[in-house]
Amino acid sequence: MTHKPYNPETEGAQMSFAQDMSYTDYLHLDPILSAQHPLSAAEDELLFIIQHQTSELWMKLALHELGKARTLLQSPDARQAFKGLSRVARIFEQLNGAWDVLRTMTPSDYTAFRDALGQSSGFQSFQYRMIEFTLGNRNAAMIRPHAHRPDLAQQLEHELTQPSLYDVACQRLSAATGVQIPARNRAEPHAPDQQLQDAWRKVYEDPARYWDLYELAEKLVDLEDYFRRWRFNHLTTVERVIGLKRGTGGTGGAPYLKRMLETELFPDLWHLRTAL
Ligand code: HEM
Ligand SMILES: N[C@@H](CC(=O)c1ccccc1NC=O)C(=O)O
Repeated sequence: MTHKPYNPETEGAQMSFAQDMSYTDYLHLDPILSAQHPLSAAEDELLFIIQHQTSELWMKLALHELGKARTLLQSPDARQAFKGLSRVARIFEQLNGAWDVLRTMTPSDYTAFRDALGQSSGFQSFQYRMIEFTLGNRNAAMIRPHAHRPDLAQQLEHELTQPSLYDVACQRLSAATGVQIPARNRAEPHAPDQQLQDAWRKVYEDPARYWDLYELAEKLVDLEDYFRRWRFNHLTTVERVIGLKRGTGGTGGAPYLKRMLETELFPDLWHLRTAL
């Protein structure tokens, strides 16, 4: 049997967008799809640019969700924050999958355009640093590469004065268990704390009694788990593509990224497991 070609018009599909908002209009695809400007003639530079631009878009959504989750965790019903936290973990899963595309780029492909990158590097990703700071991995020195953009530097500085996602989780923990939260410098990363670990242990020893906190702790561990996988995929890709070369951003490269693998966003939630 032969079919006549499908005619969208007779099926009722909207065909004229002279007056009405179209897909391209709504999504502002013109600026997005004309924002890829390779600096070399190398085949793979477009892959490299798109990989980073899509990552930055997902990071934008992650920041949006983390901000909402932090606010909801300070509201009476913490459970409303859980959906957002799960979503952020899924965003990292999405970013993790994207490494498989980039991994198809060999050292020969990359060296064809690496020089064109100059001193630019993911080390200068504002949104990445905001995510780290929001979660609680804070280091004021990381603001310095943004000094030429006072608008961005100010946002990072402001973030260092705000409670981190982990701080607000600990505030709930304290309210439910009566354990005092130790004073801390918000501009620094979270260090493991025995009092907090003891409080989280109460939660893990009696999940039924502290179900919301138990679920919250596991959502945070899940999020960090996916974040760690991102760091690991990044390091492995870097080792595969540039070996032990120094980074364009000026760090030692793979050794720097290896050191970052040791980061613990929510240290107590990992340490308490030894005591369970
Ligand atoms: C061939 C691919 C890649 C290579 C060779 C590479 C290499 C590096 C190196 C060597 C560093 C250390 C900083 C420096 O001195 O430059 C770094 C940092 C960074 N890169 Fe990449 N990278 C690649 C892909 C990506 C992608 C796809 C992203 C996604 C946005 C990304 C995001 C970052 C971030 C956020 C940092 C800072 C990490 C931190 O401070 O903990 N990189 N990268
Ligand atoms: N740091 C990389 C360069 C790099 O990967 C990069 C350069 C510009 C914009 C984003 C980048 N991605 C991650 O660092 C290198 O040393 O080859």
